[in-house]
Amino acid sequence: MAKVKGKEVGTGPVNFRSPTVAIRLRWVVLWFCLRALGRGLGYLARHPGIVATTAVGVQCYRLWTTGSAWIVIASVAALGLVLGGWRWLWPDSFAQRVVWRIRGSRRRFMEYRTRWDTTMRALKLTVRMDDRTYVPRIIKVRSSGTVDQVTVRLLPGQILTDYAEQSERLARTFGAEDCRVRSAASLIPSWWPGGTEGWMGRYISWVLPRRTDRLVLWFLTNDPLRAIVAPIPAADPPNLQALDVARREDGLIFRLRLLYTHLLVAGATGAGKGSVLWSIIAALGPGIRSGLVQLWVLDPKGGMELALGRRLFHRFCYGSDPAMDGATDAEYEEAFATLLEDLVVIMRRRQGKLRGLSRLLKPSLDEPFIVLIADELASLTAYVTDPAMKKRIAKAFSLLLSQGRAVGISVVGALQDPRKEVLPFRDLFPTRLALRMSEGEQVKLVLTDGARERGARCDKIPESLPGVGYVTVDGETEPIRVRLSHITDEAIADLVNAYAPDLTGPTDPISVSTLEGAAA
Ligand SMILES: Nc1ncnc2c1ncn2[C@@H]1O[C@H](COP(=O)(O)OP(=O)(O)OP(=O)(O)O)[C@@H](O)[C@H]1O
Repeated sequence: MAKVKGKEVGTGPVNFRSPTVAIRLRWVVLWFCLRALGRGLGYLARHPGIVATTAVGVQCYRLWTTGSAWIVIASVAALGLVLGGWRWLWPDSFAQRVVWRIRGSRRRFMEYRTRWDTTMRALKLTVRMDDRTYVPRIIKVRSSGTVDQVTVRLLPGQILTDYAEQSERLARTFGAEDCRVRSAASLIPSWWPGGTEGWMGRYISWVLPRRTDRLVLWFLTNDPLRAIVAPIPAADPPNLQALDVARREDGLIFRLRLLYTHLLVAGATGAGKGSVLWSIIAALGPGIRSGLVQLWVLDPKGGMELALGRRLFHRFCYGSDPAMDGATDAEYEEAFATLLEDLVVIMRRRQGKLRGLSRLLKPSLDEPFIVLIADELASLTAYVTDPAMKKRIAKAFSLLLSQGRAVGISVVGALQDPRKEVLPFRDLFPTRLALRMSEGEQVKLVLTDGARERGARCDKIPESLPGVGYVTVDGETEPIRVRLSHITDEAIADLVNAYAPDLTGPTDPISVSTLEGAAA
Protein backbone atom coordinates (compact mmCIF):
# COMPACT_ATOMS: atom_id res chain seq x y z
CA MET A 1 0.00 0.00 0.00
CA ALA A 2 1.17 3.53 -0.74
CA LYS A 3 2.99 5.17 2.17
CA VAL A 4 1.98 8.74 2.85
CA LYS A 5 3.84 11.00 5.30
CA GLY A 6 0.68 12.29 6.93
CA LYS A 7 -1.39 11.36 9.91
CA GLU A 8 -3.69 8.48 9.10
CA VAL A 9 -7.26 8.87 10.25
CA GLY A 10 -9.78 6.01 10.36
CA THR A 11 -12.94 6.42 8.37
CA GLY A 12 -15.09 6.07 11.50
CA PRO A 13 -14.85 5.09 15.18
CA VAL A 14 -15.03 1.34 14.41
CA ASN A 15 -14.57 -0.47 11.08
CA PHE A 16 -16.81 -3.46 10.60
CA ARG A 17 -15.50 -5.84 7.99
CA SER A 18 -16.27 -9.48 7.31
CA PRO A 19 -13.50 -11.44 9.03
CA THR A 20 -11.59 -13.70 6.72
CA VAL A 21 -9.10 -14.93 9.32
CA ALA A 22 -9.93 -15.64 12.96
CA ILE A 23 -7.35 -14.06 15.31
CA ARG A 24 -7.36 -14.58 19.03
CA LEU A 25 -8.03 -11.52 21.12
CA ARG A 26 -4.72 -11.77 22.97
CA TRP A 27 -2.79 -11.50 19.70
CA VAL A 28 -4.77 -8.46 18.73
CA VAL A 29 -4.08 -6.85 22.12
CA LEU A 30 -0.41 -7.74 21.82
CA TRP A 31 -0.27 -6.23 18.33
CA PHE A 32 -1.81 -2.97 19.59
CA CYS A 33 0.63 -2.83 22.51
CA LEU A 34 3.65 -3.43 20.26
CA ARG A 35 2.43 -0.84 17.79
CA ALA A 36 1.93 1.72 20.57
CA LEU A 37 5.42 0.94 21.90
CA GLY A 38 6.94 1.33 18.42
CA ARG A 39 5.17 4.66 17.93
CA GLY A 40 6.27 5.85 21.39
CA LEU A 41 9.91 4.99 20.62
CA GLY A 42 9.63 6.68 17.22
CA TYR A 43 8.26 9.81 18.91
CA LEU A 44 11.12 9.87 21.40
CA ALA A 45 13.64 9.39 18.60
CA ARG A 46 12.13 12.41 16.81
CA HIS A 47 12.17 14.48 20.01
CA PRO A 48 15.59 13.94 21.58
CA GLY A 49 15.06 17.10 23.68
CA ILE A 50 12.36 15.34 25.72
CA VAL A 51 14.65 12.35 26.32
CA ALA A 52 17.57 14.58 27.29
CA THR A 53 15.44 16.75 29.63
CA THR A 54 13.98 13.69 31.35
CA ALA A 55 17.44 12.12 31.74
CA VAL A 56 18.86 15.34 33.18
CA GLY A 57 15.85 15.66 35.53
CA VAL A 58 16.31 12.11 36.82
CA GLN A 59 20.04 12.66 37.29
CA CYS A 60 19.42 15.94 39.18
CA TYR A 61 16.90 14.20 41.43
CA ARG A 62 19.40 11.42 42.13
CA LEU A 63 22.18 13.91 42.97
CA TRP A 64 19.84 15.96 45.14
CA THR A 65 18.65 12.97 47.17
CA THR A 66 22.17 11.55 47.59
CA GLY A 67 23.46 14.71 49.28
CA SER A 68 25.15 16.37 46.25
CA ALA A 69 22.64 19.18 45.96
CA TRP A 70 25.44 21.74 45.39
CA ILE A 71 26.21 20.14 42.01
CA VAL A 72 22.59 20.69 40.96
CA ILE A 73 22.61 24.29 42.25
CA ALA A 74 25.94 25.07 40.53
CA SER A 75 24.71 23.52 37.25
CA VAL A 76 21.47 25.51 37.35
CA ALA A 77 23.43 28.72 38.08
CA ALA A 78 25.84 28.01 35.19
CA LEU A 79 22.94 27.32 32.84
CA GLY A 80 21.26 30.54 33.95
CA LEU A 81 24.47 32.44 33.24
CA VAL A 82 24.83 30.91 29.77
CA LEU A 83 21.21 31.68 28.90
CA GLY A 84 21.50 35.21 30.31
CA GLY A 85 24.66 35.84 28.29
CA TRP A 86 23.05 34.44 25.16
CA ARG A 87 20.01 36.67 25.60
CA TRP A 88 22.20 39.71 26.19
CA LEU A 89 24.62 39.17 23.32
CA TRP A 90 22.29 37.74 20.66
CA PRO A 91 18.72 38.69 21.64
CA ASP A 92 17.18 37.72 18.25
CA SER A 93 18.77 34.30 18.29
CA PHE A 94 17.75 33.73 21.93
CA ALA A 95 14.17 34.76 21.21
CA GLN A 96 13.87 32.45 18.21
CA ARG A 97 15.70 29.43 19.64
CA VAL A 98 14.40 29.53 23.20
CA VAL A 99 11.44 31.82 23.83
CA TRP A 100 9.59 31.12 20.56
CA ARG A 101 10.01 27.37 21.03
CA ILE A 102 8.65 27.33 24.56
CA ARG A 103 5.75 29.58 23.64
CA GLY A 104 5.18 27.56 20.46
CA SER A 105 4.91 24.27 22.37
CA ARG A 106 2.28 25.81 24.62
CA ARG A 107 0.31 27.22 21.65
CA ARG A 108 0.52 23.91 19.81
CA PHE A 109 -0.94 22.12 22.79
CA MET A 110 -3.60 24.71 23.64
CA GLU A 111 -4.70 25.89 20.18
CA TYR A 112 -3.73 23.67 17.30
CA ARG A 113 -3.74 20.12 18.72
CA THR A 114 -7.47 19.99 19.34
CA ARG A 115 -8.89 21.74 16.27
CA TRP A 116 -6.34 20.85 13.60
CA ASP A 117 -7.77 17.57 12.23
CA THR A 118 -11.37 18.77 12.04
CA THR A 119 -10.32 22.05 10.40
CA MET A 120 -8.26 20.25 7.76
CA ARG A 121 -11.20 17.98 6.97
CA ALA A 122 -13.69 20.84 6.89
CA LEU A 123 -11.48 22.88 4.54
CA LYS A 124 -10.77 19.84 2.34
CA LEU A 125 -7.04 19.98 2.93
CA THR A 126 -6.90 16.22 3.49
CA VAL A 127 -6.05 13.52 0.96
CA ARG A 128 -8.01 10.30 0.52
CA MET A 129 -6.20 7.22 -0.66
CA ASP A 130 -7.08 3.54 -0.51
CA ASP A 131 -10.11 4.18 1.70
CA ARG A 132 -8.03 6.13 4.17
CA THR A 133 -7.97 9.84 4.93
CA TYR A 134 -4.66 11.58 5.54
CA VAL A 135 -4.41 14.85 7.42
CA PRO A 136 -1.37 17.11 6.95
CA ARG A 137 0.90 16.81 9.94
CA ILE A 138 2.07 19.76 12.03
CA ILE A 139 5.86 19.57 12.23
CA LYS A 140 6.48 22.37 14.68
CA VAL A 141 4.99 25.55 16.11
CA ARG A 142 7.00 28.64 16.97
CA SER A 143 5.34 31.62 18.56
CA SER A 144 6.82 35.11 18.76
CA GLY A 145 3.92 36.31 20.91
CA THR A 146 2.50 38.16 17.93
CA VAL A 147 2.73 35.50 15.21
CA ASP A 148 2.36 31.73 15.48
CA GLN A 149 4.47 30.04 12.81
CA VAL A 150 2.97 26.61 12.19
CA THR A 151 5.14 24.42 9.97
CA VAL A 152 3.08 21.84 8.09
CA ARG A 153 4.19 18.91 5.94
CA LEU A 154 2.31 18.96 2.65
CA LEU A 155 0.54 15.81 1.53
CA PRO A 156 1.28 14.37 -1.93
CA GLY A 157 -0.29 16.50 -4.64
CA GLN A 158 -0.78 19.55 -2.45
CA ILE A 159 0.65 22.97 -3.26
CA LEU A 160 1.03 26.20 -1.36
CA THR A 161 -1.91 27.77 -3.20
CA ASP A 162 -4.31 25.15 -1.74
CA TYR A 163 -3.61 26.65 1.67
CA ALA A 164 -3.38 30.26 0.47
CA GLU A 165 -6.94 29.97 -0.88
CA GLN A 166 -8.16 28.97 2.57
CA SER A 167 -6.06 31.48 4.50
CA GLU A 168 -8.98 33.63 5.66
CA ARG A 169 -10.91 30.59 6.91
CA LEU A 170 -7.81 29.26 8.67
CA ALA A 171 -7.32 32.61 10.41
CA ARG A 172 -10.93 32.73 11.53
CA THR A 173 -10.90 29.14 12.79
CA PHE A 174 -7.79 29.58 14.90
CA GLY A 175 -8.82 33.00 16.22
CA ALA A 176 -6.07 34.90 14.38
CA GLU A 177 -6.35 38.33 12.77
CA ASP A 178 -4.79 37.09 9.56
CA CYS A 179 -3.04 34.05 8.12
CA ARG A 180 -0.17 34.18 5.67
CA VAL A 181 1.09 31.16 3.81
CA ARG A 182 4.83 30.97 3.28
CA SER A 183 7.09 28.28 1.90
CA ALA A 184 9.29 26.68 4.55
CA ALA A 185 11.89 29.06 5.82
CA SER A 186 15.47 28.49 4.94
CA LEU A 187 17.24 26.49 7.62
CA ILE A 188 19.53 29.45 8.09
CA PRO A 189 18.11 31.79 10.72
CA SER A 190 18.03 35.53 10.06
CA TRP A 191 20.55 36.18 12.85
CA TRP A 192 23.17 33.92 11.24
CA PRO A 193 26.38 35.94 10.63
CA GLY A 194 26.26 37.13 7.04
CA GLY A 195 22.69 35.79 6.61
CA THR A 196 21.89 33.43 3.77
CA GLU A 197 24.19 35.36 1.46
CA GLY A 198 27.36 34.88 3.51
CA TRP A 199 29.72 32.00 2.73
CA MET A 200 28.64 30.12 5.87
CA GLY A 201 24.99 30.57 4.92
CA ARG A 202 25.63 29.38 1.36
CA TYR A 203 27.53 26.33 2.64
CA ILE A 204 24.73 25.40 5.02
CA SER A 205 22.06 25.79 2.32
CA TRP A 206 24.08 23.45 0.15
CA VAL A 207 24.32 20.80 2.89
CA LEU A 208 20.77 21.28 4.18
CA PRO A 209 18.63 22.39 1.23
CA ARG A 210 15.24 24.02 1.69
CA ARG A 211 12.44 21.49 2.37
CA THR A 212 10.02 21.73 -0.53
CA ASP A 213 7.37 19.51 1.08
CA ARG A 214 6.75 21.99 3.89
CA LEU A 215 5.04 25.30 4.32
CA VAL A 216 4.65 27.67 7.21
CA LEU A 217 1.33 29.19 8.19
CA TRP A 218 1.84 32.55 9.89
CA PHE A 219 -1.12 33.18 12.18
CA LEU A 220 -1.14 36.81 13.26
CA THR A 221 -2.46 36.64 16.80
CA ASN A 222 -1.67 40.12 18.05
CA ASP A 223 -0.56 42.77 15.59
CA PRO A 224 2.55 44.56 16.89
CA LEU A 225 2.42 46.98 13.95
CA ARG A 226 -0.59 48.79 15.35
CA ALA A 227 1.75 50.73 17.59
CA ILE A 228 3.97 53.42 16.09
CA VAL A 229 7.56 52.24 15.74
CA ALA A 230 10.00 54.58 17.44
CA PRO A 231 13.27 55.42 15.62
CA ILE A 232 15.66 52.49 15.88
CA PRO A 233 19.17 53.41 17.10
CA ALA A 234 21.59 53.29 14.16
CA ALA A 235 24.54 50.91 14.17
CA ASP A 236 27.93 52.60 13.91
CA PRO A 237 29.33 51.88 11.36
CA PRO A 238 26.11 50.99 9.53
CA ASN A 239 25.75 47.51 8.10
CA LEU A 240 24.91 48.43 4.52
CA GLN A 241 23.54 44.94 3.88
CA ALA A 242 21.26 45.00 6.94
CA LEU A 243 19.98 48.42 7.93
CA ASP A 244 17.61 48.46 10.92
CA VAL A 245 14.70 50.39 9.47
CA ALA A 246 11.45 48.74 10.50
CA ARG A 247 9.68 46.29 12.75
CA ARG A 248 8.37 43.02 11.32
CA GLU A 249 5.02 41.58 12.24
CA ASP A 250 6.70 38.80 14.21
CA GLY A 251 8.17 41.50 16.45
CA LEU A 252 11.75 41.28 15.12
CA ILE A 253 13.62 44.15 13.51
CA PHE A 254 13.47 44.17 9.73
CA ARG A 255 16.91 44.64 8.22
CA LEU A 256 17.01 46.18 4.77
CA ARG A 257 19.76 45.36 2.36
CA LEU A 258 20.73 48.44 0.38
CA LEU A 259 24.26 47.80 -0.85
CA TYR A 260 24.26 46.16 -4.31
CA THR A 261 20.53 46.58 -4.77
CA HIS A 262 17.92 49.27 -5.56
CA LEU A 263 14.71 49.84 -3.64
CA LEU A 264 11.36 50.89 -5.04
CA VAL A 265 8.80 52.25 -2.57
CA ALA A 266 5.20 52.60 -3.71
CA GLY A 267 2.16 53.78 -1.81
CA ALA A 268 -0.93 55.93 -2.07
CA THR A 269 -0.79 59.49 -0.83
CA GLY A 270 -0.31 59.56 2.94
CA ALA A 271 0.78 55.90 3.03
CA GLY A 272 4.07 56.84 4.69
CA LYS A 273 6.63 56.89 1.87
CA GLY A 274 8.40 59.68 3.71
CA SER A 275 8.97 57.43 6.71
CA VAL A 276 10.67 54.84 4.50
CA LEU A 277 13.09 57.43 3.14
CA TRP A 278 13.77 58.91 6.57
CA SER A 279 14.21 55.51 8.25
CA ILE A 280 16.86 54.68 5.67
CA ILE A 281 18.59 58.05 6.11
CA ALA A 282 18.53 57.58 9.90
CA ALA A 283 20.07 54.11 9.63
CA LEU A 284 22.80 55.47 7.32
CA GLY A 285 23.52 58.43 9.65
CA PRO A 286 26.80 57.23 11.20
CA GLY A 287 28.08 56.36 7.71
CA ILE A 288 27.19 59.83 6.43
CA ARG A 289 29.12 61.42 9.29
CA SER A 290 32.20 59.28 8.69
CA GLY A 291 32.11 59.78 4.92
CA LEU A 292 31.45 56.12 4.13
CA VAL A 293 28.03 57.01 2.71
CA GLN A 294 27.00 59.86 0.42
CA LEU A 295 23.39 60.84 -0.17
CA TRP A 296 22.37 62.38 -3.48
CA VAL A 297 18.80 63.54 -3.12
CA LEU A 298 16.10 64.57 -5.59
CA ASP A 299 12.90 65.96 -4.12
CA PRO A 300 10.77 67.31 -6.97
CA LYS A 301 7.99 68.27 -4.52
CA GLY A 302 9.87 71.53 -4.01
CA GLY A 303 11.89 70.01 -1.16
CA MET A 304 8.77 69.50 0.96
CA GLU A 305 9.73 66.01 2.09
CA LEU A 306 13.49 66.03 2.44
CA ALA A 307 14.75 69.62 2.77
CA LEU A 308 14.86 69.28 6.57
CA GLY A 309 17.86 67.01 6.18
CA ARG A 310 19.72 69.01 3.52
CA ARG A 311 22.90 69.20 5.60
CA LEU A 312 23.12 65.43 5.52
CA PHE A 313 23.09 65.38 1.73
CA HIS A 314 26.12 65.51 -0.54
CA ARG A 315 23.95 66.77 -3.42
CA PHE A 316 20.40 68.01 -3.06
CA CYS A 317 18.11 69.15 -5.82
CA TYR A 318 14.51 70.07 -5.26
CA GLY A 319 13.82 72.22 -8.23
CA SER A 320 13.31 75.49 -6.39
CA ASP A 321 16.71 76.24 -4.96
CA PRO A 322 16.92 79.90 -3.83
CA ALA A 323 19.69 80.37 -6.39
CA MET A 324 17.22 79.31 -9.03
CA ASP A 325 14.26 81.34 -7.83
CA GLY A 326 12.06 82.33 -10.65
CA ALA A 327 13.40 79.51 -12.79
CA THR A 328 11.16 77.81 -15.29
CA ASP A 329 10.04 74.17 -15.16
CA ALA A 330 12.55 73.33 -17.87
CA GLU A 331 15.38 74.77 -15.79
CA TYR A 332 14.31 72.74 -12.76
CA GLU A 333 14.15 69.66 -14.93
CA GLU A 334 17.60 70.39 -16.28
CA ALA A 335 18.92 70.56 -12.71
CA PHE A 336 17.58 67.04 -12.06
CA ALA A 337 19.06 65.73 -15.30
CA THR A 338 22.44 67.29 -14.53
CA LEU A 339 22.60 65.71 -11.07
CA LEU A 340 21.77 62.28 -12.50
CA GLU A 341 24.31 62.65 -15.29
CA ASP A 342 27.00 63.65 -12.79
CA LEU A 343 26.29 60.41 -10.97
CA VAL A 344 26.58 58.47 -14.22
CA VAL A 345 30.04 60.01 -14.70
CA ILE A 346 31.08 58.73 -11.24
CA MET A 347 29.66 55.32 -12.11
CA ARG A 348 31.69 55.18 -15.33
CA ARG A 349 34.85 56.25 -13.50
CA ARG A 350 34.37 53.53 -10.89
CA GLN A 351 33.75 50.95 -13.59
CA GLY A 352 37.01 51.93 -15.26
CA LYS A 353 38.86 51.66 -11.97
CA LEU A 354 37.49 48.22 -11.16
CA ARG A 355 37.75 46.76 -14.66
CA GLY A 356 39.80 43.58 -14.56
CA LEU A 357 40.33 43.83 -10.80
CA SER A 358 37.01 43.13 -9.16
CA ARG A 359 33.35 42.83 -10.00
CA LEU A 360 32.08 44.54 -6.85
CA LEU A 361 33.16 47.77 -5.24
CA LYS A 362 33.66 47.63 -1.50
CA PRO A 363 32.68 51.07 -0.18
CA SER A 364 35.44 53.00 1.53
CA LEU A 365 36.15 56.60 2.50
CA ASP A 366 37.78 57.12 -0.93
CA GLU A 367 34.93 55.50 -2.83
CA PRO A 368 31.87 55.88 -0.60
CA PHE A 369 28.59 54.08 -0.96
CA ILE A 370 26.35 56.49 -2.89
CA VAL A 371 22.60 56.36 -2.33
CA LEU A 372 20.46 58.27 -4.79
CA ILE A 373 17.16 59.06 -3.09
CA ALA A 374 14.38 60.17 -5.43
CA ASP A 375 11.01 61.11 -3.98
CA GLU A 376 8.00 61.41 -6.33
CA LEU A 377 9.67 59.47 -9.15
CA ALA A 378 6.70 60.20 -11.42
CA SER A 379 7.70 63.88 -11.51
CA LEU A 380 11.07 62.78 -12.85
CA THR A 381 9.66 60.42 -15.45
CA ALA A 382 6.08 60.75 -16.67
CA TYR A 383 5.39 64.35 -15.69
CA VAL A 384 8.55 65.94 -17.13
CA THR A 385 7.36 68.53 -19.63
CA ASP A 386 10.46 69.11 -21.75
CA PRO A 387 10.95 66.06 -24.05
CA ALA A 388 14.72 66.57 -24.23
CA MET A 389 15.02 66.61 -20.43
CA LYS A 390 12.69 63.62 -20.14
CA LYS A 391 15.01 61.68 -22.41
CA ARG A 392 18.15 62.71 -20.49
CA ILE A 393 16.60 61.84 -17.12
CA ALA A 394 15.27 58.47 -18.36
CA LYS A 395 18.64 57.58 -19.89
CA ALA A 396 20.58 58.45 -16.72
CA PHE A 397 18.12 56.55 -14.52
CA SER A 398 18.24 53.47 -16.74
CA LEU A 399 22.05 53.49 -16.69
CA LEU A 400 22.25 53.91 -12.91
CA LEU A 401 19.66 51.23 -12.28
CA SER A 402 21.17 48.71 -14.65
CA GLN A 403 24.87 49.27 -13.88
CA GLY A 404 25.16 51.18 -10.61
CA ARG A 405 24.72 48.39 -8.06
CA ALA A 406 28.08 46.72 -8.52
CA VAL A 407 30.00 49.98 -8.18
CA GLY A 408 28.34 50.98 -4.91
CA ILE A 409 25.57 53.21 -6.27
CA SER A 410 22.05 52.34 -5.12
CA VAL A 411 18.81 54.03 -6.03
CA VAL A 412 15.92 54.42 -3.60
CA GLY A 413 12.84 55.69 -5.44
CA ALA A 414 9.37 56.47 -4.13
CA LEU A 415 6.18 56.96 -6.10
CA GLN A 416 2.41 56.71 -5.88
CA ASP A 417 1.47 55.19 -9.21
CA PRO A 418 3.47 52.06 -10.09
CA ARG A 419 2.22 51.61 -13.68
CA LYS A 420 4.79 51.04 -16.45
CA GLU A 421 3.67 54.22 -18.24
CA VAL A 422 4.71 56.16 -15.16
CA LEU A 423 7.86 54.21 -14.31
CA PRO A 424 9.18 52.43 -17.42
CA PHE A 425 12.21 51.02 -15.55
CA ARG A 426 10.21 49.51 -12.70
CA ASP A 427 11.66 46.05 -13.32
CA LEU A 428 15.18 47.27 -12.62
CA PHE A 429 14.43 47.57 -8.89
CA PRO A 430 15.23 44.20 -7.23
CA THR A 431 13.81 45.15 -3.81
CA ARG A 432 10.25 46.45 -3.54
CA LEU A 433 8.25 47.86 -0.68
CA ALA A 434 4.51 48.33 -1.14
CA LEU A 435 2.69 50.50 1.39
CA ARG A 436 -1.06 51.14 1.40
CA MET A 437 -2.36 51.04 -2.18
CA SER A 438 -5.71 52.10 -3.54
CA GLU A 439 -6.31 48.95 -5.65
CA GLY A 440 -5.43 45.29 -5.26
CA GLU A 441 -4.20 45.22 -8.89
CA GLN A 442 -1.36 47.61 -8.02
CA VAL A 443 0.09 45.09 -5.54
CA LYS A 444 0.97 42.80 -8.43
CA LEU A 445 2.74 45.66 -10.22
CA VAL A 446 4.94 46.51 -7.26
CA LEU A 447 5.52 43.12 -5.64
CA THR A 448 5.62 39.72 -7.33
CA ASP A 449 2.77 38.01 -9.15
CA GLY A 450 0.65 36.22 -6.58
CA ALA A 451 2.06 38.27 -3.68
CA ARG A 452 -1.43 39.44 -2.80
CA GLU A 453 -2.76 35.87 -2.67
CA ARG A 454 0.06 35.04 -0.27
CA GLY A 455 -1.03 37.73 2.11
CA ALA A 456 0.30 41.07 0.80
CA ARG A 457 -3.08 42.77 0.90
CA CYS A 458 -1.78 46.34 0.56
CA ASP A 459 -5.21 47.58 -0.52
CA LYS A 460 -6.57 46.45 2.86
CA ILE A 461 -4.03 48.38 4.96
CA PRO A 462 -6.12 50.96 6.82
CA GLU A 463 -5.34 54.65 6.50
CA SER A 464 -4.81 54.68 10.24
CA LEU A 465 -1.61 52.64 9.79
CA PRO A 466 0.80 54.82 7.80
CA GLY A 467 4.23 53.29 7.36
CA VAL A 468 2.87 49.72 7.22
CA GLY A 469 3.73 47.78 4.08
CA TYR A 470 5.00 44.58 2.52
CA VAL A 471 8.51 44.10 1.29
CA THR A 472 9.82 41.55 -1.16
CA VAL A 473 13.40 40.82 -1.96
CA ASP A 474 14.55 39.44 -5.31
CA GLY A 475 14.59 35.66 -5.13
CA GLU A 476 12.16 35.45 -2.20
CA THR A 477 8.56 34.78 -3.15
CA GLU A 478 6.89 35.73 0.11
CA PRO A 479 6.49 39.33 1.15
CA ILE A 480 7.20 40.36 4.73
CA ARG A 481 4.85 42.78 6.52
CA VAL A 482 6.69 45.58 8.26
CA ARG A 483 6.15 49.01 9.78
CA LEU A 484 8.78 51.65 9.20
CA SER A 485 9.96 53.71 12.12
CA HIS A 486 8.28 57.08 12.46
CA ILE A 487 10.80 59.90 12.20
CA THR A 488 9.30 63.18 13.35
CA ASP A 489 10.60 66.63 12.42
CA GLU A 490 12.27 66.84 15.84
CA ALA A 491 13.97 63.49 15.25
CA ILE A 492 15.18 64.76 11.87
CA ALA A 493 16.69 67.81 13.54
CA ASP A 494 18.46 65.48 16.00
CA LEU A 495 19.70 63.39 13.08
CA VAL A 496 21.14 66.43 11.35
CA ASN A 497 22.79 67.60 14.57
CA ALA A 498 24.29 64.18 15.14
CA TYR A 499 25.37 63.18 11.66
CA ALA A 500 25.74 66.21 9.37
CA PRO A 501 29.26 65.76 7.95
CA ASP A 502 30.03 69.47 7.69
CA LEU A 503 29.95 70.02 11.47
CA THR A 504 33.33 71.01 12.83
CA GLY A 505 34.41 71.35 16.44
CA PRO A 506 31.65 71.62 19.00
CA THR A 507 28.21 70.67 17.77
CA ASP A 508 26.24 73.36 16.06
CA PRO A 509 22.68 72.61 17.11
CA ILE A 510 20.00 73.51 14.63
CA SER A 511 16.33 73.70 15.32
CA VAL A 512 13.46 72.58 13.17
CA SER A 513 12.50 76.18 12.57
CA THR A 514 16.01 77.08 11.31
CA LEU A 515 15.84 74.21 8.88
CA GLU A 516 12.38 75.12 7.75
CA GLY A 517 13.63 78.62 7.19
CA ALA A 518 16.54 77.30 5.17
CA ALA A 519 14.26 75.13 3.10
CA ALA A 520 11.78 77.87 2.42
N1 LIG B 1 5.91 54.96 10.02
C1 LIG B 1 4.98 55.84 10.41
N2 LIG B 1 4.41 55.71 11.62
C2 LIG B 1 3.46 56.59 12.01
N3 LIG B 1 3.00 57.62 11.28
C3 LIG B 1 3.54 57.80 10.05
C4 LIG B 1 4.55 56.91 9.56
N4 LIG B 1 4.88 57.33 8.33
C5 LIG B 1 4.14 58.41 8.06
N5 LIG B 1 3.33 58.69 9.09
C6 LIG B 1 2.36 59.79 9.15
O1 LIG B 1 1.49 59.66 8.04
C7 LIG B 1 1.30 60.90 7.38
C8 LIG B 1 1.65 60.78 5.90
O2 LIG B 1 3.01 60.42 5.80
P1 LIG B 1 3.92 60.77 4.54
O3 LIG B 1 3.86 62.21 4.23
O4 LIG B 1 5.25 60.16 4.77
O5 LIG B 1 3.14 60.00 3.41
P2 LIG B 1 3.53 59.95 1.87
O6 LIG B 1 3.26 58.57 1.41
O7 LIG B 1 4.90 60.50 1.65
O8 LIG B 1 2.43 60.92 1.26
P3 LIG B 1 2.55 61.81 -0.09
O9 LIG B 1 2.72 60.89 -1.23
O10 LIG B 1 1.24 62.53 -0.12
O11 LIG B 1 3.73 62.70 0.13
C9 LIG B 1 2.13 61.92 8.13
O12 LIG B 1 1.28 62.62 9.00
C10 LIG B 1 3.11 61.10 8.94
O13 LIG B 1 3.38 61.73 10.18
